[in-house]
Amino acid sequence: MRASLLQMRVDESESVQERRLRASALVREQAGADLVVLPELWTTGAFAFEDFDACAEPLTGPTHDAMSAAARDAGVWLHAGSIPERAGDGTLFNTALVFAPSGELAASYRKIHRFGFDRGEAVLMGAGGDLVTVELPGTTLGLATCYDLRFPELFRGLVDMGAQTLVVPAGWPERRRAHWTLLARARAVENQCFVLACGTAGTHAGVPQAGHSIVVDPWGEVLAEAGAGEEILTVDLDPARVVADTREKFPALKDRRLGLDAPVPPGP
Ligand SMILES: O=C(O)CCC(=O)C(=O)O
Repeated sequence: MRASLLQMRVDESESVQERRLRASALVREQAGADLVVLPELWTTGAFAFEDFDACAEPLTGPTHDAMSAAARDAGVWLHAGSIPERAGDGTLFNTALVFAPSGELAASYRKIHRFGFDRGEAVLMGAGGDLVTVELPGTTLGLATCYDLRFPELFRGLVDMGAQTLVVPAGWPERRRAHWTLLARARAVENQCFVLACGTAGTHAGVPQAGHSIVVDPWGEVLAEAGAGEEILTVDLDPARVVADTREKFPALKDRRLGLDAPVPPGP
């Protein structure tokens, strides 16, 4: 399986519409890949909180239409990163979209863990409540977005649903880049999965982005890692290795002790 991660630059030098056209062209250039991945909230920028409302769109809005056409033209599975989605009742969600090579929307995932504590996304957007997996030929994707990477129980839930390849679009800031690479490797090792984590380049809303999109194999080895700038990271993966090389030879997942989850503690 050939995967291409499109680590796009997201900054104020182009409009949302210009970036949408550029993303569409980049996806079309990936014809021949099996899976293409875009970052989190690449239309607005993950830290451009004040733009979320103005740039929000319905699930089947302009970004959906552009990405559907690009996936179909390229003949690829497309994880189109995420958009600020406006739901029917007006609530905003940080929603990831996955398209089949036919251009059909195969899945959507509303980010469960909102970032910002008492600011930004955490107060402007609603929280998703559903774990989402997507069946591809040869592998099952498990979907998570950016800050979700810090919550291992979400990924364990995805593994229980059959996930073998974890896809994490992000707008991760440079100042916590060390956490990004460490957590991507941890999620790969503990879940015996591939991790495809696609971030953004550039600076938006005054927040320099980490870039450093990364592909990790189920043994924790880094197969490819981008630099800080705009970059396309292309890597060939053998999804069969999840089971044959890792889960059967080192069956740690079978030693889980279920029922040991601690109760959720009260807030401070
Ligand atoms: O967890 C972090 O350090 C960054 C998370 C983030 O930027 C996001 O979820 O948008």
